[in-house]
Amino acid sequence: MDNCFQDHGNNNNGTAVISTVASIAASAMLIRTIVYDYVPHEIINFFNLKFHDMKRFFSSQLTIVIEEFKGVSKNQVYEAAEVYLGSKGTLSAVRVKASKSMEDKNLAFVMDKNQEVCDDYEGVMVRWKLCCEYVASAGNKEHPDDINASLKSEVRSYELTFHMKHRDKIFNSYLPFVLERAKAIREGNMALKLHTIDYDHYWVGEVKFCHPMSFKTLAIDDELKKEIVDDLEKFVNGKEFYKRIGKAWKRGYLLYGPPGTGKSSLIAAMANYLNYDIYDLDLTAVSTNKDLKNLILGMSNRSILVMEDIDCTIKLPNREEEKEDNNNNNKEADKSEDSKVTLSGLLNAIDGLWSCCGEERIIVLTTNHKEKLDPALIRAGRMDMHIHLSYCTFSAFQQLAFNYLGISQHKLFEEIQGLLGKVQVTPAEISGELTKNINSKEPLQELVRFLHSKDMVQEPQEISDLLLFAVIGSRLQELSCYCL
Ligand SMILES: Nc1ncnc2c1ncn2[C@@H]1O[C@H](COP(=O)(O)OP(=O)(O)OP(=O)(O)O)[C@@H](O)[C@H]1O
Ligand SMILES: [Mg+2]
Repeated sequence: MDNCFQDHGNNNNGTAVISTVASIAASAMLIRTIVYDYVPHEIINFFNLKFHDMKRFFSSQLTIVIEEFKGVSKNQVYEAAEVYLGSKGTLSAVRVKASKSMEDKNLAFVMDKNQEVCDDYEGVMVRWKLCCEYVASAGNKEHPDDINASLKSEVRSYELTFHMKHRDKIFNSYLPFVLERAKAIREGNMALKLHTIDYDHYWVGEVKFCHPMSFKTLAIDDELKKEIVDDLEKFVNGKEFYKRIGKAWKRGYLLYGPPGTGKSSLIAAMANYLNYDIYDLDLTAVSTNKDLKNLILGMSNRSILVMEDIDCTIKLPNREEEKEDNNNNNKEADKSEDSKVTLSGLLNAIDGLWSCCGEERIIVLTTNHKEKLDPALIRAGRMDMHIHLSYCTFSAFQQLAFNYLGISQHKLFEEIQGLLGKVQVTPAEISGELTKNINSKEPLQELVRFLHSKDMVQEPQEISDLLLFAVIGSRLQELSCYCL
């Protein structure tokens, strides 16, 4: 009985509390309506402002609001935050949106509305929130709550909240970092492009560059491969270093070696590794130094300028000849300076002052005949690394066997290793053979046969060389006898 009474008493108390809360809420609503209806807006705004000031006085947090639009154009900070947080959001937000266009290489993620993501920047914790508000569009003032009426009435902004004491760090360091990271993410996600020049000497095409060669599949000696990759890594991470030593942030590579040893393949692997666009410059299509200068100025950062077969694309008068020209007839020389691409023009293009207008640029020259090039063109500082790509070694062959046949070991490897020590064969030839015999039962046996046949062709050459030496030797002996 007692319990029964007690329960009854509890129920009564509960009901009383609920009705009190309800009446307080109703009164508050009533007061709010009266205030908003009868008190002038200026006075309400004044008190709102004072209230916010008080809140700020007692709060240790600071919030930056980054709106989607700045006037009619998109706010770049908002766009950068969207990209940057997309990559973070996949880790910590509960809802993210995924998208991919035809041009994108990877999926792109964007935080969904009203989601929060925390970020740790050098030990400083910040909180990002994507806020969405629906405001009545011009033609929809009467039904401000009807959110389906127009999608344009959605107003988005990011709120970035952090402790006040980190204010300077966030403004001066974190936000610029977000902008830069977003740029790198965007560039990394975009498909690479191959730029070529048209008849008017402008970069055109922007053809999608989708060469599948990578450092994984490139068949060159492991040590050389590692050296190249390390050099590229040092270069891309060297922004501060280049600034400190006062050098333009660019690097030149000279690739030389016989045809079919992988010079163009290495360029493709570099572009894919760095995510850089390629600017393929055919010097025969450029008529003047001025055009060359404009083309270089028209390149974007984070790109590779390629000049293939530099020794034969154009007959570059060397600097001595140029000087002679100048001495003979200064005026004529000045005119010719403007009317054709000269070696000095090219050297200026590579490291003259105006080539420093961009950053993070790589220049690659390729040639089959390094000895034909003017030393000024390939000196240290212009072509920082000279890479010799030569005939197929056994380790390069192993890579090709893995690429084409998916094997890392075989009973014929030993014989092939011996043959590769004797025969000059290019990776292109080996690739050709393996492609040809890919469906045969014994593709490596076919390759061994091919290498033997090459050995037979190359041996007579060596024999004829020996015979020549023997003939010269016996003639010399005859001559010495004659003299005596
Ligand atoms: N080192 C290599 N690794 C993998 N494949 C290679 C290599 N070298 C050549 N190949 C194969 O041979 C083909 C031709 O090679 P590539 O065009 O890179 O040679 P190259 O040195 O640029 O020749 P060229 O001097 O004639 O321009 C490539 O498409 C590739 O299939
Ligand atoms: Mg090539």
